[in-house]
Amino acid sequence: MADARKDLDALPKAELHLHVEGTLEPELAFELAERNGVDLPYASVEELRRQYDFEDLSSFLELYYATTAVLRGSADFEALTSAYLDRAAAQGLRHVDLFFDPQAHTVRGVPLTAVVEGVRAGLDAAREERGITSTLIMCFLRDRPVAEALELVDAAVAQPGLVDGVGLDSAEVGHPPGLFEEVFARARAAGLHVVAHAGEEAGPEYVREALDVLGVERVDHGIQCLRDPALVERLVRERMPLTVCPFSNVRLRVVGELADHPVLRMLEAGLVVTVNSDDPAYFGGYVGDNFRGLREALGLTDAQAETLARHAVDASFAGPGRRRELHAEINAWAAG
Ligand SMILES: Nc1ncnc2[nH]cnc12
Ligand SMILES: [Zn+2]
Repeated sequence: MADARKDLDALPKAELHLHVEGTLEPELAFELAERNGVDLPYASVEELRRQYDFEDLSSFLELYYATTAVLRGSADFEALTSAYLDRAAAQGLRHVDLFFDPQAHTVRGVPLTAVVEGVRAGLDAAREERGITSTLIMCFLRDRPVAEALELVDAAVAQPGLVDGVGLDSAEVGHPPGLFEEVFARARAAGLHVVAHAGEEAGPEYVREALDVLGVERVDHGIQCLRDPALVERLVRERMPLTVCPFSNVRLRVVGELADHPVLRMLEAGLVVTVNSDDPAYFGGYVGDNFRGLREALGLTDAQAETLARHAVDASFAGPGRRRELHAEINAWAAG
């Protein structure tokens, strides 16, 4: 294939759309279930994996929330985070802005501090041992009461350093971004980064609302913007990053198959697209797998891969010095 020769796993990558709960591989789920005395309603790893045939976002979320039941204490969250970082490091991960869903755990009686302590321990170890940098983004479940999100954002604001930013995820249709205006206003006022899922299954109007009402710095997914040329023009003009997740879109039937995925057309249209894995344990691969999938299905060139990697660095919440280092690492890959 023309201009596609380099090792994509060696391309230094920043991942900007990664739910740590979505990295729970069936093997670890069973291990934690046993450790914590949690009964998983599946006989084996294979039987659990066989459930990974989703009709849409909601059918995925049902299983995703159910399997989080095995995560109980901070050691479980540390093991989960470290397992993700091991796998992603082998595919070139150098920085991650990592999402977690506190309400998926607090509703089961797991304290927020246990979740954050465990995830941070995994992130800190990866920084020391591998030089992988990170930020932590707390996502609100948009299909739960706004009052819960307000409580969480107030807790985050009261503990500076607990998290670096906030996001919005879960079942999208019927739960527009505007409902969370006050939550995001409080986060922004406290200097937290702000992102939101919008335009994954719901239409371009959700993307506009995320921009205009929530003031987001990036749009997670955002691919439904393609239904609105004026919105695409605006996103290009404003250089608004979109964290696109190709494998996820195929598995959740937002896109027919990978060969139909619009990510490279979006890139050519001038959109600041990035490639991410979303929930890699459920969707068939990690960030490097997504890049390699795009090469196989769409003929992603080395030059396009480099551009995608640079977009992710520029759109990341890594500091300016770290972003410069990451660009230098990409320069070395491109020159190699
Ligand atoms: N792709 C996705 N969309 C919305 N919420 C999610 N939570 C985990 N993955 C998600
Ligand atoms: Zn997501």
